[in-house]
Amino acid sequence: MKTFRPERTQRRRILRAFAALPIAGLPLTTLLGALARAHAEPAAVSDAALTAAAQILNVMDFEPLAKATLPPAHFAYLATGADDDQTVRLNHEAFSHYQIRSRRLIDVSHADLSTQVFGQPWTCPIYLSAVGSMRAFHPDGELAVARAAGAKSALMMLSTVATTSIEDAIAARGTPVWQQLYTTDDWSITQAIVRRAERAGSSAIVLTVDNLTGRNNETLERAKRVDTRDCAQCHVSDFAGYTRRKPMLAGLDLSHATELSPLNMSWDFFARLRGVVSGKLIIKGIVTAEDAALAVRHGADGIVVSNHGGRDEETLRPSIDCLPEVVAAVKRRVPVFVDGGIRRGTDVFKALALGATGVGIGRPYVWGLAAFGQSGVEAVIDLLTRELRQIMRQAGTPTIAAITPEHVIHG
Ligand SMILES: Cc1cc2nc3c(=O)[nH]c(=O)nc-3n(C[C@H](O)[C@H](O)[C@H](O)COP(=O)(O)O)c2cc1C
Ligand SMILES: CC(C)CC(=O)C(=O)O
Repeated sequence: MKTFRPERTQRRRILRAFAALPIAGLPLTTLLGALARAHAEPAAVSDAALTAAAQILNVMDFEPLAKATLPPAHFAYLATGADDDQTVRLNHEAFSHYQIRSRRLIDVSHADLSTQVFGQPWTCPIYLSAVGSMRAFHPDGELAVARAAGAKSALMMLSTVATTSIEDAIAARGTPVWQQLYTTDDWSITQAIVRRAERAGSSAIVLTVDNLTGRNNETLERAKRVDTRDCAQCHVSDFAGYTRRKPMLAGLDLSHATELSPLNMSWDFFARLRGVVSGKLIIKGIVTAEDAALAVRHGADGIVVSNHGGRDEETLRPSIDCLPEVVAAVKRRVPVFVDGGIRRGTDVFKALALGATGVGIGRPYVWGLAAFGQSGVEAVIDLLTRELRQIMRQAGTPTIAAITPEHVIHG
């Protein structure tokens, strides 16, 4: 790939390109630093990557930059999913089957994106969903994400297999994060993670139930054949690999555990977990009305409708299509969240109209992280927030509460 060192005139050209960007606050030094990392050569950047950077108009524009920055296997780990990646694609495409019913002549001069979750104020209903191994995408990993989440007052869900501890993530965000939970097949490990997270101040434990041990990711396997570098962080596919160098598991005796998300996990396990979680217990990965009803019956405080971004099973059922039946089954008893394929403010709007209290993003903020570190994550949040505000105004919904099922139709 062709690279160049920006001279004075080139720097001016880059700065002009940046001045034209709709996102504020991505300084040139950040751009050059992030792109230089891709080539392991200070201040050397590729024409292709620079061109991509200058064209950022929406969150999807970060993806080619992340690709240019990351080793092939790391990018494959981030981008791909189960079998043929169809569920990954459909998660986003499905939003186009929902159309917005805009109302007119409503005063929208003050668009208020704030909302309440578990009685706590959120400045915006968009949150950063759990992503493991983030130092594989940027040296600052979860710390950069936590700082961005703090700067933008966005909720962050920290993965059990994060490369940063919950204590450090909370210190970086300045306020508590939610702790995502992978269970392992050793109860004492589960208990220890819950205790540690709650001691650190986490107000919610989020149990992931859709990622059973043994996923089939062929795109990643193919990428690993070409990119044979050893990976200490992410694209390993066994228990020892996934748990290696993970601060949330440090100091725990893992010798009796062989699975991260055991095949025999059942509602009995959930009930047992309920007994030890003193804060909120949220279940992530529900896609049917039946399981939503069971979750509420077993004491879940919240439900995340999710298929794990299409990473675990090729169901071909986009998570936005699963949301309405879950919302109907839950009958407002607990908040329902959704993630998967959210790439536009209009996607967030549609999810809210279909009954979601909060809307999670995964890959988009990691693209921003890979390309620009903390600034990239902030830019992704800014872009989605800006788009959400825009569609709220267009649709005649000045507040989050004003967004109702009447504002969306499936066609
Ligand atoms: C690289 C990567 C790692 C992930 N790691 C976790 C994890 O550790 N725990 C978890 O519950 N979900 C994990 N997820 C799933 C996300 O939390 C979320 O459900 C999904 O990414 C949403 O779809 P989206 O990427 O299309 O936005 C991961 C997703 C990605 C892309
Ligand atoms: C399998 C885990 C270690 C991480 C995860 O949830 C993911 O990669 O989607």
